[in-house]
Amino acid sequence: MLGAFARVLVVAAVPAERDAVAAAAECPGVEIVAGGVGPAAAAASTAAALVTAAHEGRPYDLVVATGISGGFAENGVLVGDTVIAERIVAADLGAETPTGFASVADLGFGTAEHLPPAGLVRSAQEATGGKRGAVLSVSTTTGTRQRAADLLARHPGAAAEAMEGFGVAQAAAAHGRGAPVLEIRTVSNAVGPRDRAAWRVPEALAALTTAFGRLVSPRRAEDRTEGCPS
Ligand SMILES: O=C(O)c1cccc(C(=O)CC[C@H]2O[C@@H](n3cnc4c(=O)[nH]cnc43)[C@H](O)[C@@H]2O)c1
Repeated sequence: MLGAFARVLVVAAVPAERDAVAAAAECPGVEIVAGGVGPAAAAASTAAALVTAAHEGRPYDLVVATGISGGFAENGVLVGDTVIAERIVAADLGAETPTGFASVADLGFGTAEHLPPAGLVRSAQEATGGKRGAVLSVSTTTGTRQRAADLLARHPGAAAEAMEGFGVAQAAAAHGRGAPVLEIRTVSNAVGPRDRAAWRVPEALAALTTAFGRLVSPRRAEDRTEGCPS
């Protein structure tokens, strides 16, 4: 699936995620960066990578936001699952009003979501065996049952919560070369009451390696020998 693109930019948040992806997908044409935690860092690092590549005459033709995430167990998304974003949503960018949250789009200040191409989402799901749904980008990780419920009330199809996807997608859209964007997450924890002891980061990082192994090679990632597909 990734092999269909000549130049792919993969944006993770932290070096551990970058390394987990690189363990399976450090291939010619695939650049994997650790862009920083949160939407602003992700947007800035994505924009810098896109402009640099274009300036060098080597533009990217696919951008992938990735890393670990929370999963909405209410929608059947569990620790260790892989999630492919059907919608990349800025879930807390907006205003609190007397009648509830108003998104940046509700306020008339721009878009609050990006839609990855449906065909790419389908291909990524088929390659990884992942689940599809909205991936919510937040600036503050959910820590209570009430906040999780509020997010699900606004986004019933939410599969996962992370912090960088919307920033990556917004930078790609602003760059204006039309490179499609995907967001692919592996679940380390349940979205809800804060319980750091319940996070399963090593398992989520291992799932990230497996998922990208399957994206790089149509064969099962476990069967793949070292190296990239020819
Ligand atoms: O609450 C804490 O004490 C705490 C300690 C370490 C890390 C965090 C994070 O919020 C990490 C955010 C980082 O990981 C991604 N991520 C993973 N799970 C979630 C989630 O449930 N909600 C939002 N982001 C999550 C995220 O993309 C960041 O890169 C908290």
